[in-house]
Parts: sequence; structure tokens; C-alpha cells
Amino acid sequence: MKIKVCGLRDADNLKEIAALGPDFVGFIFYDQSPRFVGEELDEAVVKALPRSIRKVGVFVNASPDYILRTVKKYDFQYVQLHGTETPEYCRSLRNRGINIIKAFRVDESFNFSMLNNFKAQCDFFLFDAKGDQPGGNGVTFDWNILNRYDNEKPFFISGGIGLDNLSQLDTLKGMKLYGVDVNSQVETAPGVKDVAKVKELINRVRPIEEEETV
Ligand SMILES: O=C(O)c1ccccc1NCC(=O)[C@H](O)[C@H](O)COP(=O)(O)O
Repeated sequence: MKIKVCGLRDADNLKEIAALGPDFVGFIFYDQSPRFVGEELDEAVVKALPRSIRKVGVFVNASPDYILRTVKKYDFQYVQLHGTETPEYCRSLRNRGINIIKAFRVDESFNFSMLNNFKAQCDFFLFDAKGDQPGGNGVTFDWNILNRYDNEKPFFISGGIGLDNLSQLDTLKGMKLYGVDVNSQVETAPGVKDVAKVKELINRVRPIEEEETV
């Protein structure tokens, strides 16, 4: 199974995490987040990451121009959208060559059928928990809700995932689960990841074969 480590910012920490070989790394471009990269993100370090590590810019209802400029600046392969972006908005970015991970915050009332309007515009869905912030809340949602998922699009699961609840991924066997997204539960401070925790997480998640899930 794939691993995405989200909310990186510090250059040295990014290099240490990259050395562990995650599949995706994410950078937050939402100025209300404690992980907002601001001017701190070292462009050269990001660009020097191996191509095998996919770089993701995370945005919340940002202007397409800002997204395009940022993608170009850091050479991102994906953008992850955490706001109320519409299918039309996603399509306009996709038409400009951007690969999209669309995030949705899931609870009991989540309407899975509306994903049909997004599936042609997105590469992956990401299911996150609801909280005060658009992401990075550190809380889980009831993964049983995903039994109602009836789309063919592979998805990431996220929201409060850490070493303590990883074993529960077993309950998602047979689903279109593509990867796990981790963030606040593997941090020493906002935007700084705990290298030992990420290492253990990768060692535990990676052996879960994709065929078992997707
Ligand atoms: O991490 C943030 O601060 C954040 C803020 C605004 C939008 C998205 C954000 N994070 C995106 C992610 O992909 C997180 O990994 C995801 O929300 C799960 O975070 P956590 O619950 O802390 O594991």
C-alpha cells in the first residue's frame, strides 16, 4: 500500500523523511494551517527529491492562478484540494495538466453518489475526518462508512492515522484503498515529522499488498 506523508516544511526534516522513501509527500499552502509552508519551503530541496516520491501541494479554495504558480515553482506532480472545490473547478485545473487528489470530509451523512461528478476530473479521492479545520485535525472517522463506497476510483484514507490505529486498516480489505495519508500523529511539532515514527509506519504499511485492497 502507498504512503503519503503530509504537512512537511523544514528542509532537513524533509530530507530525512525522503530518505525513508515514502510514495508521496505533501506541503500545505493554506495560511490558516499551523503547517503552512509560507516562505519556509526550500524550493531547491523540494525539486531535488527523487522522482519516485510524488510531490503534492495541498490547497483550500485557492485561486487557480496561485495553484498553477505554486505547482510550477516546486515542480509538484499533484495538487490535493481540501475545500469546497467543484467538479468544474477540478476540470479547469486538469485541463491545464494538473493531477488532482480531491479530499472529502466524511461522516455518517456523506453522500457518496456525488463523487460521480468528480471521478472524471480526479486521479484519487482522499477521505478525511471532519473537524474544525479543513484538514490536519488529528481525528479519525468511522471507517465502516466506507462500506458504502461504490466508486471505482482508488482512494487514500486519512484523518488521525498513526501507529496506534494502523492495524485497523485490516477492516478495509477488499476496498479500493490505494494509500494511507499521515500527518499530525507522526509529528514532533506542526510541520516537523517524527522520523522514527514515519519509519515504523512505512515498514508496517508498505508490505500490505495493493492487490489486497485495490
Ligand atoms: O494539515 C493541515 O494542517 C491541513 C490544513 C488544511 C488542509 C489540509 C491539511 N492537511 C491535509 C492532509 O492531507 C492531512 O494529512 C489530513 O488532513 C489528515 O491529517 P491528520 O488528521 O492530522 O492525520
